[in-house]
Amino acid sequence: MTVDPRLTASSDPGRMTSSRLPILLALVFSSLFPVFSHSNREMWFQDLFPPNTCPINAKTFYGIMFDAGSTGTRIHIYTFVQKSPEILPELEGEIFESVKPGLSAYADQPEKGAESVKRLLDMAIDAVPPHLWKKTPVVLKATAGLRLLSEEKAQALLSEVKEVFEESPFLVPEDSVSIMDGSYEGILAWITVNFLTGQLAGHNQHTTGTLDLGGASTQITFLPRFEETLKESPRDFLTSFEMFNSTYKLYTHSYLGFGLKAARLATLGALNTEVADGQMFRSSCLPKQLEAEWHFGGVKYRYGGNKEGETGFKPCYLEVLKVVKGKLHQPDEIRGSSFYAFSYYYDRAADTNLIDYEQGGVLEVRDFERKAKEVCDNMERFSSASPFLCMDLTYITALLKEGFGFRDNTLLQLTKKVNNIETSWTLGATFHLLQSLGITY
Ligand SMILES: Nc1ncnc2c1ncn2[C@@H]1O[C@H](COP(=O)(O)OP(=O)(O)O)[C@@H](O)[C@H]1O
Ligand SMILES: [Ca+2]
Repeated sequence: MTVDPRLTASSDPGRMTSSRLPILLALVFSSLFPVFSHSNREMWFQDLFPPNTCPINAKTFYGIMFDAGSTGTRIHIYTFVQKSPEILPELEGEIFESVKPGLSAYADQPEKGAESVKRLLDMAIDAVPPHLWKKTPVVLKATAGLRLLSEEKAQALLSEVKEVFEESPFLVPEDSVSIMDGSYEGILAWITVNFLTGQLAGHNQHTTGTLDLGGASTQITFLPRFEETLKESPRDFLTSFEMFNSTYKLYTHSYLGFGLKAARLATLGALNTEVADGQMFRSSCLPKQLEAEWHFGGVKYRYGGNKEGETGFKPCYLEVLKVVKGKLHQPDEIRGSSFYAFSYYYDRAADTNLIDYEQGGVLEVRDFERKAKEVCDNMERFSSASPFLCMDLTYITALLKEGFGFRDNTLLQLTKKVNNIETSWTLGATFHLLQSLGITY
């Protein structure tokens, strides 16, 4: 796999999951980590254990990945188990925790931002046995929140985090704290999902495309089946990497400023503008009488409903349309395919009972539109929910239909976990991290 070494990690607080995916992961590892190939096995092995001291009992290894997202920081502590030297390792489980807000909210207090990372890292101190601390790599990858900050503020945050890492007992690789390139966010999430669903293990692959809707950016990634898609796509939307002795040419793009929260600001006309003191941003997507304040990316915004004017789905859709229409590339072949969708696609579908919060579910694009109409045309009925619910659902509808060009009946598989592992780019990033360090557990 030729993935850039800039990839990093994620975090979120509070629960432990555990699952075994031995066959699949054995395959995954064998192709991700060429050191496992037969001819290299001896070398790999000697690095870890001196001759004649190979363990008879199972060995456990860890990888720590932080996801510094725009709305929160999350830690994923992955556990890998190797039962015997001859058998490839298994992904045993994941410990996952998160804190809010994200690092970008500490743009002017980088030390406080780093403190939030430290609190999560302390969990890893409890989770990883002391004798393995030094062999356990810790990495943080920041996404769109930091991409939107000035270089100076982003760097100040990253260097404070690096200090926290250096003071920890874990293995701190070079470039362990960085801003991840958006295209890797898409690729790594695609790797995670298609690994976990077993689609990369055999030759009859039916890989699934992935849609991630973050706070500040959104990604679309799929494996094109048609020559036209390769020909018609902008060159920087296509990335090659090798896996399972195959070269995958993926279509992937990260749209900065098109995450759900950035889209709220864009709809309000407040994205990338100097906000004057006391300035009020109004929208037909908000409850008429609403007037409130909102903090995002370290900036305070005042927003409210159209007191005198129109509200409801129709005017709201027109407002939102201005944000997406003509701004995204529309590959023809995705119109009829089904996609895995997560992050805010999942959260908003669960908030409005389109899917079960724990189980997820399958939806059609038109289900989001139906729900958007229901919420926007009856805002008083949904007044206990977020005031942005109408705007969010309308944006998701417009993004899918007018942005990416999906059909009304395109199927979306909304999933938080597969086999009890979070469907996050962090697992793909951890595979890459272990590979790049030559830690081939
Ligand atoms: N590990 C995770 N598992 C499930 N949902 C996640 C995870 N990480 C982020 N999310 C979801 O991502 C969305 C927020 O995106 P975020 O990552 O903060 O922004 P961005 O990707 O734009 O930096 C929310 O819907 C949140 O629930
Ligand atoms: Ca994210």
